[in-house]
Amino acid sequence: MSVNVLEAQHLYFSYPDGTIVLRDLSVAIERGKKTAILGANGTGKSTFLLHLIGTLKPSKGKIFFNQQEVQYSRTSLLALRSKVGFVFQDPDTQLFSASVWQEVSFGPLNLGWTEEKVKEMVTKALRITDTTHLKDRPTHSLSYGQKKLISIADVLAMEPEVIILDEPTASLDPQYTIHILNLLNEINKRGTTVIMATHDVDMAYAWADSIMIMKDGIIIKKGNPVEVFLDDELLNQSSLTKPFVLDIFNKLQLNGYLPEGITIPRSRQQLFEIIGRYAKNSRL
Ligand SMILES: Nc1ncnc2c1ncn2[C@@H]1O[C@H](COP(=O)(O)OP(=O)(O)OP(=O)(O)O)[C@@H](O)[C@H]1O
Repeated sequence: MSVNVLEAQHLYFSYPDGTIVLRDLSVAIERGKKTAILGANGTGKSTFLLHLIGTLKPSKGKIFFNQQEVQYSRTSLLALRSKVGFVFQDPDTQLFSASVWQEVSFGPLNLGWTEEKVKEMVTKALRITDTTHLKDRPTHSLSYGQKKLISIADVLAMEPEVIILDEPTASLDPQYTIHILNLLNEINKRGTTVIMATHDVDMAYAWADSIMIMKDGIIIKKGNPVEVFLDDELLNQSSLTKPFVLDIFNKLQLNGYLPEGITIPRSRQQLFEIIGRYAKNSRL
């Protein structure tokens, strides 16, 4: 099986009002990885992600899922969306059923699964997202963070190969952010490819295996987080800042407090351990 689960080839897209968004965008997304897409407001991240689930159809160009070109008939799209789940930025765009249980059952029921299988998958999705206690609640009564978790449960209940999230941690408090990121890591460990658009450079740097930078409707860079975020010119032209951990590490190295050639930290904890190690040595 190919390493790429999704691929976009030469995508062009304009909205009906004439706004040109995608301009010859080509990129491949690797299976089993955690990919973060970053870029300035309005650069086309959401528009691109909506192409990956066939909600938007390119004016020109092709999308491939598991090497098969995406088709736009009702049945093909239903099949695609059972394999590639999408979590909208605003949960109110996604949730429409009266109760949480009904909401999470909707996707699996739509796929024609037996009542028994639907029950099993909904139970599992609520357990994984830690929301079983909310199953009888009306969706409209949930807090924003709870709605976000139910939006993820919605998608998980169909056991997708890929889960795409548009700014999953925007407007969440730090606890909920950690909860959602742990959940996404757990889902990824079970073999699901996770793709997200985000503005949070610190989170993306620590979380992702692969970073894609989008500018003016194309992906201008794809690479591992260290490689991407060490490129100051790229960050400048994409209106992005350097992640805190990498910035401090860089400055400590430039000022001679840390030697060259040591492993670059990805988290605050790793940075703390490096500083601790060299601070201790310098006292000797
Ligand atoms: N339905 C629409 N009709 C017309 N223009 C649209 C529509 N949706 C988005 N756009 C425009 O397309 C461009 C790209 O928007 P998009 O939401 O894809 O960017 P984004 O990178 O996700 O932005 P943000 O980070 O602010 O969410 C913007 O200029 C936006 O105004």
